Amino acid sequence: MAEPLKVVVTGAAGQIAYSLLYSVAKGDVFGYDQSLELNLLDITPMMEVLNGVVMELQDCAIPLVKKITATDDPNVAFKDVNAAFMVGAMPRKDGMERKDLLKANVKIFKAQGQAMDKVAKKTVRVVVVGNPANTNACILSRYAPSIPKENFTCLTRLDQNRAQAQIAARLGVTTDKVTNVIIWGNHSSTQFPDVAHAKVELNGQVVPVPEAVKDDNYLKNDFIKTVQQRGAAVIKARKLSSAMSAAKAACDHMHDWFVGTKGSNWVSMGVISDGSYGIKEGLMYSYPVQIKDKKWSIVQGLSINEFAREKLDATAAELDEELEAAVAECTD
Ligand SMILES: NC(=O)C1=CN([C@@H]2O[C@H](COP(=O)(O)OP(=O)(O)OC[C@H]3O[C@@H](n4cnc5c(N)ncnc54)[C@H](O)[C@@H]3O)[C@@H](O)[C@H]2O)C=CC1
Ligand SMILES: O=C([O-])CC(=O)C(=O)O
Repeated sequence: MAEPLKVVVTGAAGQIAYSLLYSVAKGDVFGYDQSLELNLLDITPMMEVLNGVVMELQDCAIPLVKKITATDDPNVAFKDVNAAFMVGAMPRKDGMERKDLLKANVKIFKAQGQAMDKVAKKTVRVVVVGNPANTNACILSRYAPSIPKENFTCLTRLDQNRAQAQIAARLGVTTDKVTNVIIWGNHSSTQFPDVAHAKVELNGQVVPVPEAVKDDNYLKNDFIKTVQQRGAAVIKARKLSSAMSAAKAACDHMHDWFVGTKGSNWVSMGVISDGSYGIKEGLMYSYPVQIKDKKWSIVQGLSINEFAREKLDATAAELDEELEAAVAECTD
């Protein structure tokens, strides 16, 4: 068996981590023959709860798990880690936008970036889940300048999965038949779920999604709104934000980063913009990416019509504003 991989999960006593830790531990992300050392980080008042999570993980009796370290010290949690799930942050409540969390959460990512910079492996691969995820990821990266910017990403896979599930249900197929849906921009209500380049396998034939759906009005309106507002709809119903689906999406994200994308398929990830598709450099923007040898690259050359252009720019403008507010918040 390969050397154990060191994986940190922050917010480990919280609700997303409760699903995430089980999936990671049993091999869904890094492989069923990859042993693991799990570092669990939460804040001091949550240490008793975290201890309960550790007991449960032990009681799962999963042979892949070689060691579990529960701590409230980021310098211990991030020490020599290969992969980081950055979940620890306050969730929003009904009626809030995710950017309303900025004040409460961004400083967590500043402090954790500083710790990561000191003690994590320079090859660590990081996915930020805690909201506002894109901007938190940007701040995390800025405070960990010794780690390449490409190693920091944020989660928009939940939005992709939601979009894929909506289209699959509409067409009466399973979700695996729908590929190449794109989430552009911010993990917020300005995100642009785009199926212009998506494909679906219908009765053994692969066809463009717009051709299969045959309802432009739905794709331009209700579909987009449903995906943009799905997080809020779950909060309204559950009185808690999405957790099981968020954990599954975080696993999908990290799995594809480590294992790679298949053939001409792509997935959506928030990554640092290099100016592709006219988006300002340095924003953490969700793009379609393909992954090989644990390196992502933005899919180039997709046609962007006027409708899409407007949406790509609107979500970029929001990210720009968020980042400015976050930087101001971090300047003591
Ligand atoms: N990007 C995405 O697709 C999604 C993001 N989220 C976000 O994920 C975050 C976590 O959500 P839940 O697990 O439901 O929240 P939760 O409140 O159940 O758990 C969060 C945990 O983070 C811990 N925490 C707070 N500050 C910390 C720090 N400085 N270091 C380490 N741990 C810390 C808390 O003590 C708590 O145990 C929220 O910000 C939520 O909005 C949720 C769903 C989807
Ligand atoms: O909506 C929220 O606040 C939690 C989240 O990010 C999501 O479910 O997409």
